[in-house]
Amino acid sequence: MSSPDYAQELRIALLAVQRATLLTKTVFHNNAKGTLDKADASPVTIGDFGAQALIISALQHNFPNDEIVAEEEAKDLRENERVRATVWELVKNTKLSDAAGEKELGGAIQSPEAMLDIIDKGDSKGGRSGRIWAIDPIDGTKGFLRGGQYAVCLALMVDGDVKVGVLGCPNLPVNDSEPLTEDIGADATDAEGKGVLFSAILGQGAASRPLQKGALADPSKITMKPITNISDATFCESVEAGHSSQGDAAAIAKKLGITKNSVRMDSQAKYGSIARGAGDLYLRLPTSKSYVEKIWDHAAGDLIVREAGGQVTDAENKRLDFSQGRRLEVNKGVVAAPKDVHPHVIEAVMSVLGSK
Ligand SMILES: Nc1ncnc2c1ncn2[C@@H]1O[C@H](COP(=O)(O)OS(=O)(=O)O)[C@@H](OP(=O)(O)O)[C@H]1O
Ligand SMILES: [Mg+2]
Ligand SMILES: [Mg+2]
Ligand SMILES: [Mg+2]
Repeated sequence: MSSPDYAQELRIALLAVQRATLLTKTVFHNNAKGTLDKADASPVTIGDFGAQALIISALQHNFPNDEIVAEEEAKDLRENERVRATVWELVKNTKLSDAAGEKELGGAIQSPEAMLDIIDKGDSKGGRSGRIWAIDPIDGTKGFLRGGQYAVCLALMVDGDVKVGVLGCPNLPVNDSEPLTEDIGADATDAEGKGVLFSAILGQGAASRPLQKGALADPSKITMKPITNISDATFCESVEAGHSSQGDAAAIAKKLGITKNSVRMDSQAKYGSIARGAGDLYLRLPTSKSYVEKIWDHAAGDLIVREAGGQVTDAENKRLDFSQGRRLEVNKGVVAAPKDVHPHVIEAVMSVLGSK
């Protein structure tokens, strides 16, 4: 099934992300997060596995012919009965409170074995042709573990171009005009309500709405904040120093005359925050290690920021190219800013990185 205006794709993506965030919230508010170390030494939790299972199940029900690129695989769950059982409990018990919405997503997964097979359906190689969904079931798993920001991320690419993007950010304020903070605040989060869903369709603008337990809330249009003086800008960057060169970001900020401290937050919550004008710039500068970014870490955020009036490129001013497979093979870093100031920011980025 498909629609030329992507309205149905957006609706299913919003409901699927909303349902998956309910599962992640349950885990976030539990002490035991069932953390395992992956082969690359990064963490994965029962929340990541469970959210991926629920999202893929919803996509398969609605768009059975589409391909899926998802971050996680079921291998570790197949080998660990205890963790598998915990994920299954979560998946089995997570439902939208709205019966019609739950039905639209295809309802419950039938068995633990079916759940493992569903998780492994996210193994597409990606690429430049056809309809491919990109899923990051929990982006910012380290933030999720330390009680910070995280995001449930879903995007649809068609022939390598992102058409639909959704970000569920359970620990960001619902209010688009609330100022950015690094701490999520004692009352910013709960196991059910709160949090925000960002979304965009290519050519149709970007929106936010409160995350709910059941039916979708009404959307509000979001736009980036106009910047009259770049030195007043607030920039967002990663928490993990290994993910982005914070020394380079500081030098670039200095060059732009920015004196405010950066706001460090995990996950694509950074893209959502600048898209609604709570921050202005997102700098993710290549580190010395030869890390290649993954498409699921950027696809939804890239579209949401561009549809809110921004420009997103890499550090060499190239648009992010999602047609290269599971990774952004031809890009280095990310520079996101309102469209009119982006050239100015890139100039500073190139001057600082070029002089190294
Ligand atoms: N070395 C290195 N360099 C750059 N990026 C890396 C690196 N290692 C991991 N990752 C990816 O970073 C994703 C989280 O990005 P964040 O911006 O949230 O980072 S941070 O936690 O705020 O520092 C994180 O996404 P999740 O695994 O979904 O959490 C990783 O895909
Ligand atoms: Mg990620
Ligand atoms: Mg992840
Ligand atoms: Mg990860």
